[in-house]
Parts: sequence; structure tokens; C-alpha cells
Amino acid sequence: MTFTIPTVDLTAFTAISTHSDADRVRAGQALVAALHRYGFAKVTGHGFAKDEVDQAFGWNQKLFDLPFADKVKAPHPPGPFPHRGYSGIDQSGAPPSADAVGNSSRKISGLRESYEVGSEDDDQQQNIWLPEETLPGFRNYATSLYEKLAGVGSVPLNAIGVGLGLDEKERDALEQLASHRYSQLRFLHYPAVSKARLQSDVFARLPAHNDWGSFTMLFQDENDGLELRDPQTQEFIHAEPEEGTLVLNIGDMLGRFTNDYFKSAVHQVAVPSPDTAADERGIPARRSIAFFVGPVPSHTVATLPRFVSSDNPGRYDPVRFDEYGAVVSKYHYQVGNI
Ligand SMILES: O=C(O)CCC(=O)C(=O)O
Ligand SMILES: [Fe+2]
Repeated sequence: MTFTIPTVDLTAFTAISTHSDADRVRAGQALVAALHRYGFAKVTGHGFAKDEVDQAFGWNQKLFDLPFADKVKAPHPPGPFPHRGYSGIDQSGAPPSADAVGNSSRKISGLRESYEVGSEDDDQQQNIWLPEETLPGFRNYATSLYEKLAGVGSVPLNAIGVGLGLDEKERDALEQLASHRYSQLRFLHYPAVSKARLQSDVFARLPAHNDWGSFTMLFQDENDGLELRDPQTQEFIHAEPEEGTLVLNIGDMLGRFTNDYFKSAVHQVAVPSPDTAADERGIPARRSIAFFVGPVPSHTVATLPRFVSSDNPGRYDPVRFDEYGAVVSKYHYQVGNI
């Protein structure tokens, strides 16, 4: 059986003056229904225009097209923290230096490269930039993209608040799950995989995992790969790329906040079986851009009382976001998810 991910149009939250409160309630409830059932949804009307998406993928390509020797001028430090700069692969064939690139020693690293960017105002993790002459304009652009996507993040958050019918106090608590300063932007590139390689050791470009922030907004190019697990059937559902659509998935913090009314979504980037690769070229490269929305690191995330009852006891103790992240990111780093 083939499932599709529900698509929710949030235009009522981005074109306020041409939509009524009733439109917003309808759209908010549709988003809440999808997130309750699946833990994820496709979203349109989010306020990030097509030419902005195209521009972002243009920079993604310019960045990863650089020679490896240039990309490692902004090396992700070894270990999960700070989670900034370039992690990836030396595709020239020369063995990468383990201390130049934090993630290079892991087996799956050959299937993915990434570049992490935070807010320039983040006082816990400083950005790691390429020298300006290596990719002129990138720092400026990536900084503006971060700011733009931090703004876009408030669209689904508002919709969730309206859709759940939260009161003012509850809405304040919800808004605390999204900090402009401590979210994270990630450029991703999954190189093409030859048929021969598909037949040998490849099992996933990004193994199954949960994101540990509040929620994630993901833009992907036209090449398939992202799959999200249906929490009821445990089946993975393809998130087929659709122009103008972002994929929203719930992270652990919103899962805890709602006592799993929204379940943190398990997802992966899979590769097709070798038999489906049409020819020896295997499968094409894929690019994506993820924006992880999270609270201020010192914020304690507690379940909203409305999601707890005697029939449905609280599953989670309150947790400080940075303490949670320290444990979980260490695990993710070891298994190769970050
Ligand atoms: O590239 C994708 O489609 C997914 C990326 C992802 O799940 C992540 O970076 O956490
Ligand atoms: Fe993820």
C-alpha cells in the first residue's frame, strides 16, 4: 500500500489580511491533525518563495562543488559540539585527515557531506566560516538565510497554537520552543552513488533517527530519498519532492511538550535497491537544506498539563534542552547521524 504525506497549506498564516480567523483555525487544525497522526506533514504557503528556495540550492551547489581542500578550510571540529562548519568526504581519493574533518573516519561518511550554520548571535556555538575569498558572499548569504528561516519557523508554530486552541499562557510556553538565536541551519549534499557501490556496502545515506529539537523544516531538491516512519504502521513513507513544499517533522522537544500527542518522527535518507538503479551510473546526487528549530539551551521543556490525564499519564520529566542535547548528540555523533 502506498501512503502519501498529508500536505497542509498555511497561506492563511502568511497572507494574514486576505484570510480570516476561521481560515486560520481550519489550516491550524489540519496541521495539528497531520502532526498528531504522523508526526510530520508537507507544508505549502510557508512564506519562503520559490526564487528563495532556488537561490538556497544554488548556494548549496556552489558550496559543495568546491574542491575538498577548500571545504575543509571550515572544518567541523571533532565531536558533536560545536556543531558548526563542514563535515564530509574527500572525493579526490586521498585519505582525509581525521583531525581536519571531524566526521571523516566513519564508514557512512562517504555518502554525505554537510555544512552547519547557526545564528551569528549564538553565544554558545560560534560559526565556522570559509575564508571569504574561498566562496565570496557565502557568509553573508548563509547568515541571511538563517534569519529568514528562523522567521519562517514561526508560521507552523503559530498554526500549531491556533490548531490546538491554546490559551495565552500555553501559547507562551509553545513559543519558548523556538528561539531565533539557537536554531540551526544545515546544508546537505548526498553525492551520486554508482551501481557497483549500491551493490556492495551502502544501506542508507542517513540512517534512521529522530531530530532532538522542537521541529525541523526541510527543503529538498527533485531527487527522492527522504522517508518518514508512520508511527502506527512502522512503515517508512517516501517524502516525494514537490516544488514549493517543505517537509515538517516533529522533534523530541515537541514530542515531550505534547506528551507524544505529536510524536517525534523517525526518518532516514534511504538509497534504492541496486536493481532499481537504471544503469551503471546508479543514483544521482541529492541536495537538501534543513532548519532545526529549538529552544534556548537553558530552557527547561516540560509537558503541557492539557496533554496529561489519569488515562494518559505524563511520559516525560522536564528536561533542560542543552542537557538533553549533550547526551543525544553524542549518541548521534557516534552512530553517524550528524
Ligand atoms: O536530507 C534529508 O532529507 C534529511 C536530513 C535530516 O534528516 C537531518 O539532517 O537531520
Ligand atoms: Fe533529521
